[in-house]
Amino acid sequence: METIQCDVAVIGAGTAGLSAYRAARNAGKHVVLIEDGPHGTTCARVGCMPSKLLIAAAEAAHAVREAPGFGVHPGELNIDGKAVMQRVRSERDRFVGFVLENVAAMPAEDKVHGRARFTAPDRLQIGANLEVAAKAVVIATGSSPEIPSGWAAAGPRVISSDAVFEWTDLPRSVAVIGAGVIGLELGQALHRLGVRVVLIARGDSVAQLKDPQVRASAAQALGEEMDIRFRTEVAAIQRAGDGLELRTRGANCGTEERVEQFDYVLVTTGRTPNVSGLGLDHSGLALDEKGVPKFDRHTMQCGESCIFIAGDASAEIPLLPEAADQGRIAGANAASYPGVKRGLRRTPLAITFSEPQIATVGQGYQELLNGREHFAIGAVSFDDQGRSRVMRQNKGLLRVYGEYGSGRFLGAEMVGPRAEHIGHLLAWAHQARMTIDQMLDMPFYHPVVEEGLRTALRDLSKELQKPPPPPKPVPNDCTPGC
Ligand SMILES: Cc1cc2nc3c(=O)[nH]c(=O)nc-3n(C[C@H](O)[C@H](O)[C@H](O)COP(=O)(O)OP(=O)(O)OC[C@H]3O[C@@H](n4cnc5c(N)ncnc54)[C@H](O)[C@@H]3O)c2cc1C
Ligand SMILES: NC(=O)c1ccc[n+]([C@@H]2O[C@H](COP(=O)([O-])OP(=O)(O)OC[C@H]3O[C@@H](n4cnc5c(N)ncnc54)[C@H](O)[C@@H]3O)[C@@H](O)[C@H]2O)c1
Repeated sequence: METIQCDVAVIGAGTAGLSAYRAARNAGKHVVLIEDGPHGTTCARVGCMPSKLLIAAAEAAHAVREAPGFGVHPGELNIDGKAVMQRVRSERDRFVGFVLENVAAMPAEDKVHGRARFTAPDRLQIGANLEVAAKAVVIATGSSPEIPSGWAAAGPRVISSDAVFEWTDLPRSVAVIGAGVIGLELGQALHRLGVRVVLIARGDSVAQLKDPQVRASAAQALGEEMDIRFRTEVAAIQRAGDGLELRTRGANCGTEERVEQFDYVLVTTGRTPNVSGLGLDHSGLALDEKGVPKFDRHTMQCGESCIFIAGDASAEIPLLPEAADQGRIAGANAASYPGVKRGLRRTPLAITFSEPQIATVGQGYQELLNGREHFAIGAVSFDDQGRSRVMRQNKGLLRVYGEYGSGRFLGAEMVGPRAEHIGHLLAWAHQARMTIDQMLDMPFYHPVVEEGLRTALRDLSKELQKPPPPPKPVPNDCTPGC
């Protein structure tokens, strides 16, 4: 058995792991980066980048279809599925190539290939003949798509998003199960690229939205374009010739089943943190109900131990910018362990690249309700917003939340045009702890979609002048059965 001694061991060379590696190395420590799979990161290989490449092709097709609405007639739309997928894969490979170049430039003695598992809080086993003894460890093992075993039994055409980016051509039909962020982004993109798509949503939820009014607006706008079936359950998936037979049941249809054939069923029902095979029972850590070590979100330290966690493995906010921030904090604190410092956690910002786009900023509607805070709401519909109408993108709703008394901006949920940019403006205002009046003092050009934001802020400012509603009744714990 060979033993490598180091200051910090990082498990996983994704965005979070690479960020942790750099932070610990910048602190002058000997860091070992352990990776089990191919290098390149989830983001570049099967995540952010290839999905946005597919969406970019879909937007091009959509623009051609929409052109006649402006009096522009580009002729018959011809989508070359092979060329679409070729560009997705070759540009994806380019992004992966940059990561590979960075990894190749690291000193060879810093890199270990293999699957790590804890044998003690400060000791990792990699394969049969190697162990790493470290003063501190960062868990940055990412997450994986999950396909329920009953569905997977129908064969290899029941796929996760990973498989989409290996296609060499576009299929004729895909059923997408789950209207979360991945289902919506990939489902709409495939639909726009001429694939027959049905999106099955178990409930009413749309991407990360929690505000019922914004959610309803998103459901309407997206449902006008594509076949989204809300409150629909999957009853069964079976092989049927070269494809699949999908049986679904709508909530209001009793036991009646709808039976349809598809080339693929794409399962986008969520991702699971990669922590189950880590031997956490030897780590001495307290785990939450998902089996993820409990940690402090400001230091990324697990309890008082020498173990830190970062990225999707933490199951906190599975987004790339969060993985990078968490990795940086975890790496720096692992390097200085037992001394740890609170790192910068930014205002929450999440964007879904559907059209209309979806953005959530700061405290969401449900979080504010749960917190029993006194908050006022301002809103704007984009249906008649000037610039949005000019672009024929006049759909959606923005709701902004503000605090009575302080007038502080608390958060927002939005579906509408340019939400990725409005989301950033709002996130910056939130992190700067601005009030609604301070935000209204900022410049707004004309004619821009941001004028819609100003309307929502003015509406919120007026609401904040009114007396706050009476406090919500506190549930009476003395009620029998409580
Ligand atoms: C389709 C899709 C689209 C997305 N789009 C966006 C987007 O537009 N914007 C955004 O912000 N986020 C997006 N995300 C989310 C984003 O990709 C992730 O949040 C981010 O990549 C997570 O990084 P990570 O470092 O935690 O994990 P990863 O990059 O997955 O790295 C984890 C690494 O750990 C390795 N590993 C696991 N277990 C072990 C072990 N025991 N031993 C050794 N190595 C191990 C794995 O092989 C892997 O390389 C998307 C995700 C998907 C799937
Ligand atoms: N643009 C982005 O930033 C981006 C893009 C893609 C992914 N991501 C990240 O990846 C994470 C994972 O994405 P995801 O879409 O897999 O998960 P998700 O949690 O966003 O959505 C899963 C959806 O599947 C539904 N669902 C669960 N079980 C179901 C069932 N049996 N039948 C029908 N529906 C079911 C859930 O209700 C939910 O709406 C996201 O939370 C996000 O953080 C981000």
